[in-house]
Amino acid sequence: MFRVCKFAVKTGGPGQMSVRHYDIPAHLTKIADEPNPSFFRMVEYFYHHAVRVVEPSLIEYLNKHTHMSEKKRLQRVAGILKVMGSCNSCIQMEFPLQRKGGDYDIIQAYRVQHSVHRLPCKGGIRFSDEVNLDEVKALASLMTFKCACSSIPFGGSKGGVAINPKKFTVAELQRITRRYTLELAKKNYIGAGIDVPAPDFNTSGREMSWVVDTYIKTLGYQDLNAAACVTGKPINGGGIHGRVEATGRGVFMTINYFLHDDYFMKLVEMTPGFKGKTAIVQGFGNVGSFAGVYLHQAGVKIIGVCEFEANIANQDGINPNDLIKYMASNKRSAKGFPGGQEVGEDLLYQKCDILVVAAKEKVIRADNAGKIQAKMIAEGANGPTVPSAHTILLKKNILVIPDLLCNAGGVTVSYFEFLKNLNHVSFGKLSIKFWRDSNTALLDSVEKSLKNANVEAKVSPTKEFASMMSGASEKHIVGTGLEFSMTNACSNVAAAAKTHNLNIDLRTAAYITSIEKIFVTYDEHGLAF
Ligand SMILES: NC(=O)C1=CN([C@@H]2O[C@H](COP(=O)(O)OP(=O)(O)OC[C@H]3O[C@@H](n4cnc5c(N)ncnc54)[C@H](O)[C@@H]3O)[C@@H](O)[C@H]2O)C=CC1
Ligand SMILES: O=C(O)CCC(=O)C(=O)O
Repeated sequence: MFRVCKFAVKTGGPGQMSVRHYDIPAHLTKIADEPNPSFFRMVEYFYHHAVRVVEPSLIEYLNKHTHMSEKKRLQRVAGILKVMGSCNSCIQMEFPLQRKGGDYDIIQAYRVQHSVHRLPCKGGIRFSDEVNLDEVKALASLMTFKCACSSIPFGGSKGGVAINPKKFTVAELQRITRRYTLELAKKNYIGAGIDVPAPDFNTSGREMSWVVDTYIKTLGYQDLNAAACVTGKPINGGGIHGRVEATGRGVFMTINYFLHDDYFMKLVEMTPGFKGKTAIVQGFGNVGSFAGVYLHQAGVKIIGVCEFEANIANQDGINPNDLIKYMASNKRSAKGFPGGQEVGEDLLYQKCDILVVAAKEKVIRADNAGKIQAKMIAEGANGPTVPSAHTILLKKNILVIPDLLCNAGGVTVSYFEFLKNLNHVSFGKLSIKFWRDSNTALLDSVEKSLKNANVEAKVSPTKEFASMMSGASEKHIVGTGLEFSMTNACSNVAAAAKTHNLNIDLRTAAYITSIEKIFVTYDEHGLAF
């Protein structure tokens, strides 16, 4: 759809020729070197950095509007890029919570809708005492670019509640979640066609159950599609098989893709394939633990896990399944895990092939990026690398699979759950009997045909065919759908990196693929009334 414009775009009136260069907005120019930039400014910076590369081809794309003057076309490109980079709306709320002991706390919470070019908006809810408006805006904008990068037809949003859940009882957490949902509903910030939350840092199916229940019992009680107001729900409450592991599984799929891509492996001087590879995982929660499980299954040795309360190392390999069980029985702490030795924070900088960062934002900065010895970094977390560190990692020739591509598995399977809720039936359910009967009839038919040709044989299905005779199960459809989507997104990003001569800069390439798609939507739909 987009051709790469190899030449600087010439502008100006007849006879005047001036060369255009896209300027990164003035308020962002220092972000490239800031040791600890604002998270939202960071995402803005990466966006504008990619716009610098892709703007000429966007201008050329609009040449199809032959009815417009060149000036109007340039204004339209600039307008779309401004809208795409800005946050549509935010709500900030404060509400009281009566604590177990009788005292009152005021809880601060947020929801940000970054882009409404497609509806509903989509993005998780985070519980953390570090939550603030800047963080939620950054996470919402990442959702916009993430959904577009994987061709998931949602706008981008995110929510956050500024609490440390470890300091609240389960009953208190339930009251906070329900009140937060009620505030979202009152302000029209939740609903199947409006904005659909999901789990994120420190939230899971449990909180999503409280969200859907509160919504259905209040504003959504007459809405047939009310269950689609949130995803990441437990199966019994309308969830889908595979959402819990989806983000970590998607992280694994992106590693799998690039580890088998000869072009990129050659650039970073790695031998293709999983054989003999080692990995270190930072953050062993939902995303990191499942990424670890799939890497382990593929034969990668997990030689380190960096966690909040303990860093665990084992050169012979940590079994991620054992660590998951251990942490579940040890108040989510890795401390005391018998399958490895507790070591210092320097574990993050030890030699390994793959570093999975799956904890939180801004963990790779200019002051520590130089120490990283991994050859490949998979950004399971949102925003783990600040711009100054991004440049250092490129110079060190480390292949970084950027967040908006790497951790898109979660929202992809959330999309499948959303569709399941709108369909009011699970995938494959209606056709199970038909496929079983029809495949049984096929086997009978082959057996009868052989008999008619005087060949006595019992035709029975192979083990593989037997497992597929009833058609695809929901689990199968989710797994293959996720793989198709992640592989497609990786191949689009890889192609953009090559087309725009970006070498190993997959982050800029990923933003470019997103910008191009969102640009077309704005161009087709219009951007202002
Ligand atoms: N849950 C999901 O589906 C998705 C999550 N993400 C992102 O992945 C990251 C992790 O999210 P989840 O796994 O859902 O959260 P989680 O709450 O399940 O796990 C986070 C883990 O990181 C650990 N951790 C926190 N700070 C740490 C630090 N400084 N060093 C080492 N470990 C630390 C925690 O102890 C916890 O075990 C976040 O950035 C989130 O936004 C991205 C896409 C989807
Ligand atoms: O599953 C979803 O809808 C969103 C997950 C999320 O918050 C994220 O990808 O950062």
